[in-house]
Amino acid sequence: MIKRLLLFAVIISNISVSQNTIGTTFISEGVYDGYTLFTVSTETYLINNCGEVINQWTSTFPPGNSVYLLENGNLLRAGRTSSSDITFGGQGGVVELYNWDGNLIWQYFYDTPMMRQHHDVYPMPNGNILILAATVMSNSEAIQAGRDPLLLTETDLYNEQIIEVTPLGLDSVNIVWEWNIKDHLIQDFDATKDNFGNIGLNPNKLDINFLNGGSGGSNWLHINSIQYNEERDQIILSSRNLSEIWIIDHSTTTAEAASDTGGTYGKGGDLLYRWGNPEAYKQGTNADRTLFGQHTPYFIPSNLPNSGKILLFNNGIDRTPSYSQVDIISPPETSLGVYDYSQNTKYLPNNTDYTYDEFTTGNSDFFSPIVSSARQLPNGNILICEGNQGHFFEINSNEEKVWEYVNPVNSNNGNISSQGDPPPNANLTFRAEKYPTNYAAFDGRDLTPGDPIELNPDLTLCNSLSVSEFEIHPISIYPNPTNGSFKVSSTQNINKIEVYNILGKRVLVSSGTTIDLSFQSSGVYLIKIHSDKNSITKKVVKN
Ligand SMILES: O=[N+]([O-])c1ccc(OS(=O)(=O)O)cc1
Repeated sequence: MIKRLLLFAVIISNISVSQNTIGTTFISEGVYDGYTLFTVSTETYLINNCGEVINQWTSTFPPGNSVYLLENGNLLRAGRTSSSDITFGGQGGVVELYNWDGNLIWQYFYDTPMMRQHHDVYPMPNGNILILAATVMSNSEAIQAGRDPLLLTETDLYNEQIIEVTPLGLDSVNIVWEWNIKDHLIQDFDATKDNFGNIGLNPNKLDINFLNGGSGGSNWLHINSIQYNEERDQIILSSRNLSEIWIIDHSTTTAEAASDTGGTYGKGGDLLYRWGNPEAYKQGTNADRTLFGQHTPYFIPSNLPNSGKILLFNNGIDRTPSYSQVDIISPPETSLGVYDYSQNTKYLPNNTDYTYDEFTTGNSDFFSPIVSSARQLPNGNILICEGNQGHFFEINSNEEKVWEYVNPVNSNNGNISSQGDPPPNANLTFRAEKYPTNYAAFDGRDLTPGDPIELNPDLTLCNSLSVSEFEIHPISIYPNPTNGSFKVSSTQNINKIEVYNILGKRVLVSSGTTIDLSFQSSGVYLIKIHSDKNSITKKVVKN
């Protein structure tokens, strides 16, 4: 028995290649070859898969909240000013551009008592920048727009606004386009006020009295993301408080964006599509919700797997039990950007095309109530940022974790932990982005890795992985899960395959690459694959 346990321990130590507590805590063959970007405290880091710093930018502001590396090597980042106006989680106020060398080249404050950037910005293909902001409506304006006065519990109400700016000089802009949700409201509360109409028959407009169980505070919508899709010329927004995503037209003029006519899709700035909570437009109940405080919905770009579908991080707050998932959905389109909709119904689809969660596997650890992101990677992997815990991980198309990283920087005070220590007690990270090594921003740059972020780093296991497991790359196991047999293929010569059951007992050894498990019971098996030079352990599920 002891022998058996020892053998199992050896196998397990082969697959969990690192004892690290922070930084890169797991890495295996199949991790996407790219650089990960994230911002915490005043710093923005670009790291390789070993957690070594490739580049770093320093701002005077904490995140406010998103950050992007542009193709020209510049960094676009929102920062949080110390303003005491328009305050809620995700507040920002300043948008900055840094060059590759870390110099601040442009800084724009959208931060007055009446308006404040928050959460997201987005770099447009033409060099313009979309900025998400909350602007103040007085309670009397809100009542004139049809808000039930009993549903106003603070001194004002926030309109959500998107402006598109062309950066000018060092600190100014031309505002070239603008959209405001307050121009697209509906209400059935007071026929003497503006926007009176039938909510269920006007899903392109937002019911100003639907609070999704909220209390009527100023921050009733809490938009946390704006992502642009160039092919459709549309923007996807995410309302955390309503648990809805919305799509709007960006082809409009500012005047059309304030109306419900005009633009490529003929609806002005009205909602072209919405999904997540049909109760918001009286086409369902709370039981019909599919989203729970989601983040970062975006159209997967055309050159990637799942292109044209929407990927998002579905946080899973407001349901019992709480657990997060990553969803991919396909809004039905009659033509590109025109969403199929039948009057007096909810928007489709009913089901996701793909969902990753850990709840259905009996492990409900995967949960971030706030922030977070998921991004499709070119090789089929998905990079997930479980943001509340500063935990990033990459899954492959078999939903195996191929990389895990724990942000070692304290998001409250910027303190950096030492390798071996527990993760900082706060290491909240809004999003993680990953850029391919051939991304244009890296052309002609010095990409020599520096030290990892964490103090007292330990790269032993990452280094040993890069000379052992990567040598056998690429390796594939198909089908997995299997009903009986599966095939192992690799660019390297495979000379032996051993199969262990979950108790560490070797149940099979073969010199061939097709393995038959039909006489074995259902469950998880560990497959040790030997090449001339080394070996690698993989997991196979027998149904
Ligand atoms: O604490 N924050 O930094 C924070 C909190 C909430 C938040 O809003 S959310 O919609 O992204 O969860 C953003 C940032």
